[in-house]
Amino acid sequence: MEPIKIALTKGRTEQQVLPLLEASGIDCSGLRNKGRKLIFNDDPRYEFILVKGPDVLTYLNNGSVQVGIVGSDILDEQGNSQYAMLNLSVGQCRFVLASTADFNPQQQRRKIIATKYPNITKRYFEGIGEDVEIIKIEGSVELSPLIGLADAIVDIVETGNTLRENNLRVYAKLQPVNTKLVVNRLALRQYQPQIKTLIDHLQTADQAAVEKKLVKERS
Ligand SMILES: Nc1ncnc2c1ncn2[C@@H]1O[C@H](COP(=O)(O)OP(=O)(O)OP(=O)(O)O)[C@@H](O)[C@H]1O
Ligand SMILES: O=P(O)(O)OC[C@H]1O[C@H](OP(=O)(O)OP(=O)(O)O)[C@H](O)[C@@H]1O
Repeated sequence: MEPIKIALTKGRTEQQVLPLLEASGIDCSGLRNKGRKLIFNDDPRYEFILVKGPDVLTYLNNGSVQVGIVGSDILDEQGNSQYAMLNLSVGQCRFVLASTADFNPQQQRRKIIATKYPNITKRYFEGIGEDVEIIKIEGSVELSPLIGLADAIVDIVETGNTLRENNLRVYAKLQPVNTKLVVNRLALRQYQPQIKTLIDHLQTADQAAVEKKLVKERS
């Protein structure tokens, strides 16, 4: 039988999902010691490809892969949340509106907002009936209000360390983020039993990891 192709987001998502894949009984030995390789088929049931987050949906929508593992930040930004089949407990963080201590959310002048996520930012400000100028940047977003590029930022916060260390504060909390498993609709029909098995095993592994963490926190 053909292996199910899974596009896994490189970086943080890959690091956090790897233990769950292993706990699901999937051989991830290649992914553990990957070097510069991008395709892994140590487990004959699955073929993993490592891609950038936004590209997960490109491969998935095109049918090149059947399954994707990606952050909800990217699904929300690309407007593709309808494909999500499983919520994982990893990759949890939140979008916030943040700026310097002297930022005035009621300022009269049209605000300039810097972000890696222009669509999420646009939707947020449209939702509160405010017209803003959005500047798309690719990283180190926290710099922009400090250097005078923007009045405020919309970005992801996890521990809050980056905001704290750059003397920024949160002015509004937007939607939460977590890692999701997404499936190509056509593939769902063609590979239903295999995809269901994958989802069941991952869900069980994720629940066990959550419980283990809770027990550790309580002790
Ligand atoms: N603290 C965090 N900051 C950003 N993303 C996080 C955080 N915690 C979990 N995530 C999740 O991990 C993904 C980001 O992973 P990563 O930081 O490796 O990539 P990136 O910063 O988007 O890409 P790159 O650094 O390669 O430009 C996000 O899509 C999000 O779902
Ligand atoms: O609340 P924290 O735990 O500090 O995490 C949040 C930071 O992590 C992300 O940046 P990333 O490390 O992906 O770097 P980037 O600036 O290159 O996007 C995000 O954009 C914040 O800057």
